[in-house]
Amino acid sequence: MTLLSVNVNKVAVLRNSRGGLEPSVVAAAEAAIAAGAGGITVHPRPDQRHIRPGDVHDLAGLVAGRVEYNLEGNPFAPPRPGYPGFLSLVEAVRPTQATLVPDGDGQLTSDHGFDLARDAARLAPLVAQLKAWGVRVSLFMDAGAEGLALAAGMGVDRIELYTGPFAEAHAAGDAGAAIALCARTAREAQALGLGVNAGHDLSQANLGDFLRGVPGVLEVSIGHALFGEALHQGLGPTVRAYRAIIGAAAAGA
Ligand SMILES: CC(=O)[C@@H](O)[C@H](O)COP(=O)(O)O
Ligand SMILES: NCC(=O)COP(=O)(O)O
Repeated sequence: MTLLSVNVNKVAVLRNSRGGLEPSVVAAAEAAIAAGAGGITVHPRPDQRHIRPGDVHDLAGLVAGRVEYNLEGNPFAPPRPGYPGFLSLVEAVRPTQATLVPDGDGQLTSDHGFDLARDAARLAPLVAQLKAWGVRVSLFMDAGAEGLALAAGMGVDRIELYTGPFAEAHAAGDAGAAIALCARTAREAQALGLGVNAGHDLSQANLGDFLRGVPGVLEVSIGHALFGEALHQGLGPTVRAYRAIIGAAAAGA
């Protein structure tokens, strides 16, 4: 069954907007876990627009031994005041998984995966270090990306399919080609021994079609749409709704 990892970035956006401690990302993660989330995801960006290093440590304490913990970030982003660097955070909390994402500060959000022809050589030692720390390694990749064999060869465990283009096509009512490209990339990755995760702009409206069209997705990480929907449905019912969609897709419904 595909694991649902709830990304709590957007709770931190709301919290930071007033400069206090509420709403709590830890309380949100606890509620998501209570509703059946199998993991918690955060993306501690260097500009600390939402998740901060302190949140990373606080959430590590909450999830330890309970559910999976997925840290996302750019391993090449240099440390700066208040931000020790992605690898330092991973070393400190030893999450279940580190998802490497080639984001820059100037991006509104994650909008592309790695170019392995350019990036593989400098990723390889970082992947080895993460594996030495006992952390599962996932690379954020575009559907149709080339060079997946390079990822497998350097010991990467999984890819995370960037599902933004799929979500956009689905909203336009024309997702067939995007799903087919995701499925082709997933099958290529799986044939190389790579697991397949997926994320970005997944929602209750598009998740079922994605999971029915793309085989063997091990994990979906969902945040933006989930918390938007939770404003109306409540967090617990929303998480349960995602779990039902995942269950129905697994049952072939
Ligand atoms: C990698 C990805 O697609 C998302 O996990 C990312 O965390 C979204 O970042 P924002 O929440 O900052 O938009
Ligand atoms: N890796 C995707 C993720 O964690 C959440 O992405 P989104 O649902 O906030 O777009």
